Amino acid sequence: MPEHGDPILLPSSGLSDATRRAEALIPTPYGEFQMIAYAGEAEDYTPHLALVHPEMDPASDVVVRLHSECITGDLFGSKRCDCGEQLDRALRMTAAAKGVVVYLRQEGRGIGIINKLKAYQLQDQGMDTIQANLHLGLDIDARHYGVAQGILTDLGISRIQLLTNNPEKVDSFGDGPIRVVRRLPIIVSPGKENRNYLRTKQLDMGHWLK
Ligand SMILES: Nc1nc2c(ncn2[C@@H]2O[C@H](COP(=O)(O)OP(=O)(O)OP(=O)(O)O)[C@@H](O)[C@H]2O)c(=O)[nH]1
Ligand SMILES: [Zn+2]
Repeated sequence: MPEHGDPILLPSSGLSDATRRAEALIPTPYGEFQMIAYAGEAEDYTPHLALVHPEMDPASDVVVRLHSECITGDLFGSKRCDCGEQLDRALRMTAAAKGVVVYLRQEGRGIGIINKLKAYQLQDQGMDTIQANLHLGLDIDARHYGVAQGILTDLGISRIQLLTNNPEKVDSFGDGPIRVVRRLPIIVSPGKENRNYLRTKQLDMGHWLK
């Protein structure tokens, strides 16, 4: 089990002074996870969260999910996207494999919930998820994953099996301290509400989806 460490430096994250701020054991329907909150000293409301299986072995090829916040899908079960189902599957898989879910506070691919709701409104008028962000003058994807690498390093992890369909998440590890030894797909079957969203991810964002 990781121990409460000294302040750590997290590279290129927007949270350069993020530290372990608090942690506790959380019993969930999937099993127990140690929840560790990482944030800068002045940040109390949106810490990144690591959910670590109590028997996670940092010397193994740890099964890891980097999950970006989606309050609509993760919390309220919105069917506009695949996030809620992916989180459910990720928690199930990491519970079984003694792995880690890193819950990154990058709502709406980093544009925040207010902008995401505005983007949804534009999507209801016919735009796709990319066009809507651009129409609002925002990045298609404003996420950075340096903070996730810092968190995994803090947990003593150096080799991971990454649960994702997103090539950018794999590429973000580059030549850094964490090696992605395997990619594990995490594919949700499309429904009528998220079909277009998934098609844009596949065709325009290069996600590995069938
Ligand atoms: N801007 C915007 N963000 C969205 C939309 N739908 C979902 N999101 C956000 O997209 C992000 C999805 O994150 P993840 O599930 O971690 O990652 P991913 O890029 O889909 O890649 P995977 O690892 O393959 O799941 C979340 O932050 C959602 O809030 C949308 O229509 N517009
Ligand atoms: Zn979502």
